[in-house]
Amino acid sequence: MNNDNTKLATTALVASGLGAALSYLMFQRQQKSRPRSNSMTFHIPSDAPKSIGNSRTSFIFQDPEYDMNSGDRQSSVSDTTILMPHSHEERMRRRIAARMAVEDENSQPRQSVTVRVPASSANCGPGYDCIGLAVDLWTEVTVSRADEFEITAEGDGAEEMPKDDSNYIVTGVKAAYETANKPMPPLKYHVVSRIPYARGLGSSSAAIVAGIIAGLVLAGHRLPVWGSESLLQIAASIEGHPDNVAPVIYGGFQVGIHNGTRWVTERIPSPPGMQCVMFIPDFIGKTSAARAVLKDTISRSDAAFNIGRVAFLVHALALGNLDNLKWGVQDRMHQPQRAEGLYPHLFPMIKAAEESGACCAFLSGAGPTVMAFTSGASGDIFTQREKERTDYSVAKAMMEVATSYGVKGRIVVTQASQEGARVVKVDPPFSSEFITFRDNV
Ligand SMILES: Nc1ncnc2c1ncn2[C@@H]1O[C@H](COP(=O)(O)OP(=O)(O)OP(=O)(O)O)[C@@H](O)[C@H]1O
Ligand SMILES: N[C@@H](CCO)C(=O)O
Repeated sequence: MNNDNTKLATTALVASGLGAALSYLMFQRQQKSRPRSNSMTFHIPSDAPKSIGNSRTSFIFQDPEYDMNSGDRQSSVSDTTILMPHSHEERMRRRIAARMAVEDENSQPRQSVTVRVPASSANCGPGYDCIGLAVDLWTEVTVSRADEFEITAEGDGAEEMPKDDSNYIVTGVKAAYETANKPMPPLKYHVVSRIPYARGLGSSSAAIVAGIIAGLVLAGHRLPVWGSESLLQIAASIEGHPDNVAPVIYGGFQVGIHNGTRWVTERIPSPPGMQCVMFIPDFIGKTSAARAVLKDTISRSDAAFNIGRVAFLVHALALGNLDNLKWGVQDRMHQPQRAEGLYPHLFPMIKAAEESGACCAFLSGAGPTVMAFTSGASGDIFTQREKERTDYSVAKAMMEVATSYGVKGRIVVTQASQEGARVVKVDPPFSSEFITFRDNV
């Protein structure tokens, strides 16, 4: 090493030594001036908790976000709040403890709850008792603790719906309290109904699901979903099949089966821009009556016909192949029987709808509503030129058939809802000062 190099090395050594000393001094100063409560420090505990300190000699990392005891996000941290820098398990334990505290809080019984549930259209032709979609018409049910039982209703079917405990909303609430293993308190119910009553648009399933959800919230009971779909199990066991209740719970198109142990459902993707044009007769069609006209057995060729159609239906929906929908909704299991016994307008209306531009048409649920799917919608109906869409001409054609058969009714145009049931108001709310849920809109 020559002289110049020696000088250079000495200067570098002195500079780095000075730098280190300066950093150390600044660090000390910072530590003294910083308030302890908000600090993120490494320190060796004198009174470390047994679970951590006694098993490992350790430096401990302090996580300022959570307090282990209260589970609350807060600014002050206790002196014994200590963690190892790499103690992943301990950090997870704390986070879980914090979440448990939130879950505990949200599992407290509530005074009152409002649940919104969508209409639904079951079968879609060949998918008898297994396929259905959520329809963008909503009923709102409020259930509150009260001195005595009462049901009040406004809107569609307000007069007709049972006002005693045979109302399916009460059935749902009872099932929820049984699941929670808690006694059901006296409750009052108010229904704002926008789902046509007993018309094949799932009014009974919506009532069941609304009741179960309301009951669970009031009872403060959470159900698991992953691998069990517990809410679906309760609802489908009351209804007997999942074709309406699955879309009411999850939204969208759903296909549901019983796998021998439990109900299982899957979402079928739905084509964008699809509209639902519905002819809703003025008369009530009870599902019980529409099931009574069906025979217990069908022929092998009819079974084969339906198997092929249902496969086509799911394929057409999933791939957005709208041309194939008209084959996909064909059925020999219930529509011909119901048309013959109860709804003579059905097949002429399906034909008229398809000839005037609908992708397909079928009996909605057990009827009497007839549902047509049309395409071409882009955003809201009021923001698009009429000639770009077919819903108006399809509606007109369906109405003409109804008139010619002397069936009074109305046309409603809406779309599938990708969203299912949801809680819109709770007292006391789930929302806190930190998180706002949609429980207070
Ligand atoms: N809150 C409720 N809302 C609607 N129907 C109820 C309610 N509570 C009890 N019901 C019973 O359910 C019947 C309506 O169910 P039904 O299955 O016949 O029609 P839907 O559910 O509207 O149509 P679908 O099942 O064909 O889609 C009513 O006639 C009534 O007896
Ligand atoms: N899958 C049912 C729907 C009505 O609940 C039926 O067609 O009878």
